[in-house]
Amino acid sequence: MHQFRKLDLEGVIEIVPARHGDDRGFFSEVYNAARFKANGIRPDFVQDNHSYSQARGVLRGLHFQLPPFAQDKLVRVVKGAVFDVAVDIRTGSPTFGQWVGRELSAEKWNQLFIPAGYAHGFMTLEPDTEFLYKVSAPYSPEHDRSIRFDDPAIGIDWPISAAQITVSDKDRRGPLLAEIGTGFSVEAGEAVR
Ligand SMILES: Cc1cn([C@H]2C[C@H](O)[C@@H](COP(=O)(O)OP(=O)(O)O[C@H]3O[C@@H](C)C(=O)[C@@H](O)[C@H]3O)O2)c(=O)[nH]c1=O
Repeated sequence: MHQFRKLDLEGVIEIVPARHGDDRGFFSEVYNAARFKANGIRPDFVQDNHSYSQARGVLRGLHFQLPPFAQDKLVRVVKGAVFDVAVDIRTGSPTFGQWVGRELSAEKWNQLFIPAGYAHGFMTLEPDTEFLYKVSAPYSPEHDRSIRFDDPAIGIDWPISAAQITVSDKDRRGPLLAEIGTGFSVEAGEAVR
């Protein structure tokens, strides 16, 4: 049985797909549109991404795309492990600026669904980590935005200290959440894109 667990921030869901093991190995339906839809995950995914990080302590994020290229993301790890984070960036949300984090690993076989309106980032906990994800809108460099991973107003408790991490120049230079317009808001309980 697939397991779907709502995390503390609205719309962020942890999924553990069933794995059918036998003497050859295992089989797993890592995405099944009908089953995921029945559990509140209903985007039309249009792109699959795969990133490889060589070292432990590689930090990618925090990233999001502005509307109309906002992306829902379904993320997982097929080799190694990461600490994966979603940050609510919906203006007017009661949890604006709050974060939720989960360890994702090939061993745990868990995934996170992160809806549009959240910034996303992860830190590798093991070398040679392979990270796969589906997104609901195509890449658009003009709409791609970073927020600083160490923004003190967000206060993410990353498991590896800043002295031991690898971050791209783009991400190191990213603005603070308070310095940007995120393009997302919540009015009368409705998410507006
Ligand atoms: C994200 C992306 C990047 N690229 C290119 C641009 C650049 O030359 C190279 C590396 O891009 P980046 O440095 O942005 O890659 P990366 O830092 O891995 O970006 C990713 O980070 C995680 C946390 C996310 O949530 C993703 O949505 C995405 O933003 O790949 C694409 O061609 N398509 C894409 O969809």
